[in-house]
Amino acid sequence: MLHAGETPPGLESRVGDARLRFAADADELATALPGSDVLLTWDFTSDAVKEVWHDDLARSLRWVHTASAGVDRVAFPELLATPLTLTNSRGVFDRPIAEFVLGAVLAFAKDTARSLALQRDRTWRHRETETIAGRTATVVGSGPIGQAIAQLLGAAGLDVRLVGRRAADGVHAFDELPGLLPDTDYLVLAAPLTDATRGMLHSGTIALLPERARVINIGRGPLVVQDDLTAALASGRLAGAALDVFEVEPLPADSPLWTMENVLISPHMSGDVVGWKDMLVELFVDNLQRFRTGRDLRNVVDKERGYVSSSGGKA
Ligand SMILES: O=CC(=O)O
Repeated sequence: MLHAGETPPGLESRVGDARLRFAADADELATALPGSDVLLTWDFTSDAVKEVWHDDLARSLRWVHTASAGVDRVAFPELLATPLTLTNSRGVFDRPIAEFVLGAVLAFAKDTARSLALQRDRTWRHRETETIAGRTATVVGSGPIGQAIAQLLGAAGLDVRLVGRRAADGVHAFDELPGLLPDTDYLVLAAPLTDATRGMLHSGTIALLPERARVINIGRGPLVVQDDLTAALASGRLAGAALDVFEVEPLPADSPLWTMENVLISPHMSGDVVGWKDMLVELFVDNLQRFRTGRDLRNVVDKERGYVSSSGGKA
């Protein structure tokens, strides 16, 4: 078994007599990976697995677990084509991300960023703020994270439409999205990065949103054509954006997004509440027990889903 990236807390004492190899970077991974049957990738911003991949690994490796909900960092064709089992960490981040999104909605509605800016200037300036009750949120992504967001925003009084791949009970099909955009106040992107979702928000779809709309992206940066969104925010074509993920991470210092007053930027942290790493270890250790006793694993990912690799996005 092998783990790549930062050391997960308490993992070593939890794996019984399984032999752990640690790899902090691509070079160490290239040495450690051959002969391993399990790979735990702990760093959702690293392209190390893709960098060191070669076909022999397809024969030895039987299971890859990502310490993330998104599997895009390992969703490259050579790995997806192998018979190995891919599992992710869905479930850990749902509620934290939903709270993060609600916080962003409230920050926009209550003009919080402006209050902080005025406070820094010791300026007392009364304004009227918006209510969130009755506003419309369109949440793209009907997995556990999207569902948690929809549930929390709904509980807060927003009128929520959930959009998934296919129509289902309470879920709109992805191809219905253009019809939902014109009366959207908050567009929340919580979809995985797939063939269908990459670049889904571009100048054409932005043009369908009303000028009052705000975009909240807690999914993956490449869901959005960032230049198109930046231009729309700069011109006032859109009212605002809360962005936790970007085409390139960390967001380069020269990005115009940093200084826009209507943009909230956070460094890919929407799900990372205190204790999240312990929860990830818990999930992995449980799955490891299952793996070693031949039982079904939790959180198996459908490798045929059309996931695309987000590699190359790291600065
Ligand atoms: O981005 C983090 C994750 O996919 O869990």
